[in-house]
Amino acid sequence: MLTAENLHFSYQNNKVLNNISFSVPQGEHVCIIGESGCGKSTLLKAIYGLLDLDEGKLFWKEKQILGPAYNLIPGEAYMKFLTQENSLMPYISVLENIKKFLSRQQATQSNDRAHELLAIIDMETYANTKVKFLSGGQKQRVALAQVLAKLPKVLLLDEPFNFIDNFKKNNLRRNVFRYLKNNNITCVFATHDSTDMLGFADKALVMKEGRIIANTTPEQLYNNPLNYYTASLLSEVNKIPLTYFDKKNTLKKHVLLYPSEIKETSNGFITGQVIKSYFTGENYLIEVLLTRGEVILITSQIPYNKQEKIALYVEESLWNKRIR
Ligand SMILES: Nc1ncnc2c1ncn2[C@@H]1O[C@H](COP(=O)(O)OP(=O)(O)OP(=O)(O)O)[C@@H](O)[C@H]1O
Repeated sequence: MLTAENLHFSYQNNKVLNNISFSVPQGEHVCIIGESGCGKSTLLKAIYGLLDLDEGKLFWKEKQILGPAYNLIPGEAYMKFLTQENSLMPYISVLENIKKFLSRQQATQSNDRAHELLAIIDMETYANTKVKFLSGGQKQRVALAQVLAKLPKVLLLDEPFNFIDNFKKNNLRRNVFRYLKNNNITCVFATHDSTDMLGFADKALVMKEGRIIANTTPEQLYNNPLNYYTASLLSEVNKIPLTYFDKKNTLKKHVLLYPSEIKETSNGFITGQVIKSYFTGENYLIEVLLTRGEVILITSQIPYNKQEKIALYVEESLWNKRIR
C-alpha cells in the first residue's frame, strides 16, 4: 500500500499541495487529473521523495518515503519515475539504452528481456537504431521501457503518452497497463487525456488548486461528476440552467449533461437553432443556440443545416441526478 497522509508543500509562498491524503493498494492504478498547474507533477515528485514536505508523511508499506533532506540520492530502488524529461543516451541504440536499465543478468537473459520490453512498446523494428534518430514519441516509448525494465514495485508516470500519436497510443496503453497488472505493479500517473484515466485507472484523484476534490472510480466520476470542473476534465459537457427542465424551480442551479445524453426529437421540451455541425468520424457534434441564449453541444447521427430549428429531450431520471 502506498499512503499519503496530509501532505502540504509550497514553492516559496505558493502553496501547491494542500492537505493531500490518499492510499493506493498494491497493484492498483491511480490517475491524477486536473487543470494545468493544479499540482499533479508536484505530487508525483513528492511521492518519489524529491521534495521536503512542509507537513505530512508518505509511506510505501511501513517504510516512510523521505525527501532530499534525509536522502542524499532521492528515489527508492523499488520505485521508478518517468518524468517529462527523459534520460536516454542519444548515441547508442534503442536496445542498448534498454539494456543499460536491466539488472545484471547473463547476456542471453538480458537480450530476451530487452526484446520483451521492445515488444511492449512496439519498437522491435528500431532495436538497432540510434536514439538520436528517433521522434519525440518514439523516445517517450523507449523511456517507458527503461522504467519498466527492473520491474519496480511502484511506478510514477507524468504524462506518459503525451507525445505519442493516437494510432500508437491506444495499443501502447493497453500493452503497458496489462503488463503492470500482470506484474502487480502499483502505478500513479498524471494525465491531461481523459481516455488514459477512463480506460486504465482503478481510481481517479481529481486535483484543483493543490487539493484533492474527488477520489473515486472513473465510472462514478463520469456518471456522477461533482461539479462542472470535474465533468469538463472528462469530456465536453453542457451546463444548462435548471429552469429549462423545471420551469417552476427558482434555484439558480444548472444541469450537467454530456452531448450524447441530449436527444433530438420533434416534441422535445428544449428548443434551439443550429449554429454548426462538426463531423467527428463516429457521428456529428452539433452546436446549438438555445432560446435563451446559451450555446450547447449535442451529438447526432446526422448533420443539421445552419439555423435549422431543433427540439431536444433529456430523460427526467438523468437530468434530475445532474443538478449542480
Ligand atoms: N520548481 C518550481 N519552482 C516554483 N514553482 C513551481 C516549480 N514547479 C512548479 N511550480 C508551480 O507549482 C504549481 C504546480 O505545478 P505542477 O507542475 O505541479 O502542475 P501540474 O498540475 O503538473 O501542471 P501541468 O498539467 O501543466 O503539467 C504551478 O503554479 C507551478 O508554477
